[in-house]
Amino acid sequence: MTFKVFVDGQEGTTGLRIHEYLAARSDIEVLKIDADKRKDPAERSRLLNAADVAFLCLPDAASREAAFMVNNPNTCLIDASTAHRTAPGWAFGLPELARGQRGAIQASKRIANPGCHASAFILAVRPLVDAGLLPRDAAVTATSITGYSGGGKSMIAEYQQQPLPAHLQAPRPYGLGLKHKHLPEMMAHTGLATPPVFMPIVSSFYKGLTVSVPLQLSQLAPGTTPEAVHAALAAHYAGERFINVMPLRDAATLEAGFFDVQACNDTNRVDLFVFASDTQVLVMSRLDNLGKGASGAAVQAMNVHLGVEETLGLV
Ligand SMILES: NC(=O)C1=CN([C@@H]2O[C@H](COP(=O)(O)OP(=O)(O)OC[C@H]3O[C@@H](n4cnc5c(N)ncnc54)[C@H](OP(=O)(O)O)[C@@H]3O)[C@@H](O)[C@H]2O)C=CC1
Ligand SMILES: CC(=O)N[C@@H](CCC(=O)OP(=O)(O)O)C(=O)O
Repeated sequence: MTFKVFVDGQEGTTGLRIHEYLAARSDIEVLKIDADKRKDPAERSRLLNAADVAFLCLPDAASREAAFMVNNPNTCLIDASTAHRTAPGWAFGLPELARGQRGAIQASKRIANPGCHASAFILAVRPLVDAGLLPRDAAVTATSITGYSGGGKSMIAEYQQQPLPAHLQAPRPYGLGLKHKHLPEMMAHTGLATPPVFMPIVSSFYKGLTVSVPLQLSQLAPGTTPEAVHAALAAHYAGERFINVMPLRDAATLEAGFFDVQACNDTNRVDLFVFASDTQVLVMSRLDNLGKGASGAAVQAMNVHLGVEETLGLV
């Protein structure tokens, strides 16, 4: 059986990466839009409605517009943008979120792909909330170190200038208004009642992302140990092909002395770490922002929706 797939935004960063994944698939027929009609509403509408699955790799406004164009009840939309991540009627495209999420993705014709920072944060925090270790009203902070491809074509062009201006050579914290666009989905899909204080930091490497969530053991349920935090993550992701819970206080990383933010690149994998002292834990979550952070995750959600092997085309 062959599925027809259209990528709206095929020339963009996530769209191009999705095409690379699809090119290797014999079960997918890619519907291409002519270069000069990429932004032509009538042609986009025709292809969106001809597709079994359409990926929206667009700015938010164009994604909302695309969703309104679809009247074919068989077309499944997988939206990579922020537009629909907490919208009613849209399934959150993170199969590992909780029991039942795969069923929701399979059943829905509207799937919202998580944001890259949000995926890493939610995967680190949700199991601790579900296990009753992290109270829903906890005051949580998080930082995220990310490669510049997360900012799409315009940020890639900025960082690929030759010579690279001095201010782009050092890491740059941003989102300092403390209203990052991923906060609503971070709360909605972890169950946290209070927005985390979240600071992303973009730096001069192409891709790779790590979210760090520091917690005092005194913030957690009485008696919680680092072992219990680690065990909650391990239990939540038992059997998950793409989520790798590393050993507590991962010896290889401690021995190296430095954390490698790029070590999940070119995979759809998420590595979760728990570092700890007697009174504190640091939960860290690493992914490729164009893998599990965007395009790989979108392909995984498509596989779940279509009922084909979930890992097809993904490593
Ligand atoms: N980059 C990443 O790591 C991630 C991105 N996302 C999200 O995915 C979406 C796409 O991001 P990304 O690929 O990085 O962005 P890019 O800027 O790299 O690409 C967006 C593409 O959309 C095209 N486009 C813009 N408006 C329209 C329109 N009206 N009709 C058709 N095409 C249009 C652009 O055209 P043109 O080429 O002419 O500019 C461009 O090719 C965004 O919502 C982003 O926030 C989500 C997770 C991670
Ligand atoms: C480096 C950088 O700018 N990253 C983007 C997030 C990329 C992402 O996850 O995409 P969405 O825009 O779809 O949420 C940011 O922080 O806004």
